[in-house]
Amino acid sequence: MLHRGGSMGMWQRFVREGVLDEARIGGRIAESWRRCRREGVDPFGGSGRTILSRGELEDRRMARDRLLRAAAPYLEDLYHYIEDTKHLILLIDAEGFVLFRKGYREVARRADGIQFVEGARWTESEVGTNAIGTALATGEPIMVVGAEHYAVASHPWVCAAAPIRDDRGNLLGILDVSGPVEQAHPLALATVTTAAYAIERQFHLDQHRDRMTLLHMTLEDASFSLRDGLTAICDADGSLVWLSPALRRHVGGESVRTLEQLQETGARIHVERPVTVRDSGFDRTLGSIICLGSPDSGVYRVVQSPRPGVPEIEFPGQIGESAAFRAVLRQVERVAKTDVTVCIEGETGTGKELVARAIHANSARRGGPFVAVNCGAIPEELLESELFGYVEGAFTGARKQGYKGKFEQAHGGTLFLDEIGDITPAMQVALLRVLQERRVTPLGSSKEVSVDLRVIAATHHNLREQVKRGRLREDLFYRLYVYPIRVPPLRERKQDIPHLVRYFFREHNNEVSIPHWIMEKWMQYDWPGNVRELFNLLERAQVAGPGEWEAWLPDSGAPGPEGAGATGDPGAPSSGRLNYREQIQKEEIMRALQETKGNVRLAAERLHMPRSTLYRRIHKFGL
Ligand SMILES: Nc1ncnc2c1ncn2[C@@H]1O[C@H](COP(=O)(O)OP(=O)(O)OP(=O)(O)O)[C@@H](O)[C@H]1O
Repeated sequence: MLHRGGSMGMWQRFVREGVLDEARIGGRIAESWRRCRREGVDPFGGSGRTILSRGELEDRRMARDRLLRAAAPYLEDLYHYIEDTKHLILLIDAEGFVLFRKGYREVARRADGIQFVEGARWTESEVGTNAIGTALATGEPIMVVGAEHYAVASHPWVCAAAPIRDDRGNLLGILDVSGPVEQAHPLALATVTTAAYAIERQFHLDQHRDRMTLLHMTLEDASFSLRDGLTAICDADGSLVWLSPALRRHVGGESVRTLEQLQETGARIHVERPVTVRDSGFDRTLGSIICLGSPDSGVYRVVQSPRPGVPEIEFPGQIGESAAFRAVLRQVERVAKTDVTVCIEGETGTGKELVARAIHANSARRGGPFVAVNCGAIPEELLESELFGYVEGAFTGARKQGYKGKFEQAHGGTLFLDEIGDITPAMQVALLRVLQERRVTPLGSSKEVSVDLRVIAATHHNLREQVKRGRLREDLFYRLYVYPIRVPPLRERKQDIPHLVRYFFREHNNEVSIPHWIMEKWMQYDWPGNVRELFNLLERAQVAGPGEWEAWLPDSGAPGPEGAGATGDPGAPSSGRLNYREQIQKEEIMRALQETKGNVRLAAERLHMPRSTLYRRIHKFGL
């Protein structure tokens, strides 16, 4: 038991009168109290105020993946070591956000009470003097006991924290052990400092290994222009791993070890290409190839070497490097192991169907069918028979042998209900029944059929809003919204654009060197039609070919060279021979154009499709 800490009396005096007995309190604590007072921290508060949402926390963890991986075994060890001491172990990032918390359940409950939770920001300015915040502010290990904390919410606590740094001395985060003040132990600070040091060593080793992998992969796989040009390889932390001989000469033998130092020499960096490795299913950026000189001076073949080890997810598309999309795949990985209903939200063209397919392909139902239904594209009067099927003679015009509805077709597999936000009230009732009872009655039949399937729904609407507006039944919402996944729009993950472009050309067995200025334009553009719009543009631009760069620019408002056959609709029939789906598309477009008095921009918005697609379809249907 440790007897230390500012007495309540001293704290009260400081809070009321600003008077401090320097002889009775540690210098660091005294400085911290003054900082808190200057910053107007509420001494009578102290609960966590800034707390990240689940998604934000996931993104943050993903961005600090290397720290978490280096720390994981030590956190586990430390946990076993202190398991009986009624403490919590926490890992905090350099901005003060709690990334990880584990420990004694009763103490965790008390921590919850003051919002000392994963995702909370635990800095001095948020919650007053505390070991984490003060270690962040001073960069030194520290222990804070009882009333040494500046805010009352932490007075019942003791905490010891130590910083973790990278091999250049930059702060990566803080390791902390916290518990009830009665459990204070003099060795806590030594323990936490030793563990932080061990994590630091592990982090340095990983950093070194990644640099070596990066160097090896890049030099082995990049074209030789890399060696001849003004080029360098830099790791994800901005350290230069390799400089070409020409670049070495260019900087005049100055010792440049970081990207910033290189920039300080006056060199302008024109091209940055990420180098990624596949690591347990996710593309991880190890660093970039950077190139100085003319933007078009070199095109490098950048590799995506599969690392040994089987990826846990095989996603039927391009993963990219954004934390936002990887977070989606983490959710896919998690939910694929279960049979719960999934609701995928996202703008048109973001890849919702691909995500649904990935869930199916990674689930126990992968051997069964994946049946997709676009609820928005089937006319109301046909949706029921499409979904439920019918028996012979159910209605005039019914097929002779009857029709097995989508529910039955998906038996044993997954039913993907796209555009679920667009179904009619009558269909909502029918769907609710099936979801509850897992039985369907085909039209014209009196016999119920059991169906064993997983439902994945998708929508570009905000379903909660649809409920509020009375367009979606609340009971159906709760049936569908069991596990929501939001697929982010492309503008929120622009770093994926180069990867998607590469993917597109790989799929088309084509290799086009994109000039830097075109890539810049793509990065500046907002892509309202998301990945679909990007792929449509590439499809169109491929026809124009390299050199005709105007055709490679995003939607200029002009229809461009988009004819049937040159777009994503190979073999599209002329307007005279339309199939059922196309007939519906045509009618929807005509209606939207009539309602908007021929305004293509408004009609495209109403139809939730990129303007370029609408132009293409207008052309195709001869409207
Ligand atoms: N990550 C990705 N990798 C490869 N292709 C992708 C990716 N994301 C989307 N696409 C492509 O973009 C197009 C649109 O994707 P998809 O149909 O899955 O989107 P969606 O969100 O379901 O669209 P909508 O809401 O309009 O139905 C498809 O051609 C798909 O293959």
